Amino acid sequence: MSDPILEARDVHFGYRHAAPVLAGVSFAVRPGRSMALVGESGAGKTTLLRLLLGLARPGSGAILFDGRELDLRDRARRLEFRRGVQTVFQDPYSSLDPRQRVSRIVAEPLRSLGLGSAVADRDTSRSSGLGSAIVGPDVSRTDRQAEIRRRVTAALDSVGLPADAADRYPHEFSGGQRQRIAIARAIVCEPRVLLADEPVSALDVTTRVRIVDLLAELTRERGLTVVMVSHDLGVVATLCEDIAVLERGRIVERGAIDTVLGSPSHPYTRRLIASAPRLPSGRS
Ligand SMILES: Nc1ncnc2c1ncn2[C@@H]1O[C@H](COP(=O)(O)OP(=O)(O)OP(=O)(O)O)[C@@H](O)[C@H]1O
Repeated sequence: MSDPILEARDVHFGYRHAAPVLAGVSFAVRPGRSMALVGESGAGKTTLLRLLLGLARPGSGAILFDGRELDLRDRARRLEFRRGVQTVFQDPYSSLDPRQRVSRIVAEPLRSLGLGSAVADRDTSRSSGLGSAIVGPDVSRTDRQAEIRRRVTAALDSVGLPADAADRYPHEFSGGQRQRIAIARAIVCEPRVLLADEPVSALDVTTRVRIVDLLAELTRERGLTVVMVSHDLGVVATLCEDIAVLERGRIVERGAIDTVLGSPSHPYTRRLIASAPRLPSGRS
């Protein structure tokens, strides 16, 4: 079995002057296997995602990326992590800067990672939909911009948006289209892991299905690993192979999603399933 790409080891965490939020959380996410984090409101799912992203540090225990403890103070490690792990958030209305054109928004990870060093050398060892041009440090600014443009167009195409979307602003798009833009931004630098916090819960039901289908297709085609927080057991059953059930900061059950949702062993999981709007019908 391959080594975990992301791991939580006995993680404890509490916000300042508040009760503990996470108590002894452990799990491992293996490459290409997607995991859902589920639990009632306040269980600690978003907090856990923040720790996995390095936005907060565990009080004790550790988060590991590629087998090493996450340490974003080191610039090289930070770049490596940002290149490997991208995010999609719940609200496509607030997660996109309204003053920037879509081209700029989607290109942001390429720019912040420094296209030409971090991104290009990896392209030599991968063949993907985003092409394989090598852009070294001595490549001209014009060539760099052309390369960024090319990657942005390819990412927009991957999420089903036309190339001319690049020249428009977020307010010109529907909620579902905005979430596609957010997903294009997340995949433009070809990450290995996507951390998604309720990525479809702000969308209407029809749009939700389309975005779930898109995420499923992208994970399949790119071998992406997804760690997803969701209230919707139908969504997680469609997208994820594994599940961890969080109750008041503790994982009470985890395992293969079909097993956990098919025959839950913990009363809390049974309650979650019973309170779901409809039972998941299995993976499609
Ligand atoms: N910045 C903060 N400061 C203090 N307490 C916080 C902060 N953020 C979250 N909490 C508390 O931590 C606990 C877990 O919150 P968290 O947002 O991680 O839960 P969640 O499972 O994601 O909930 P939801 O599904 O409603 O988003 C809650 O009791 C919440 O009130």
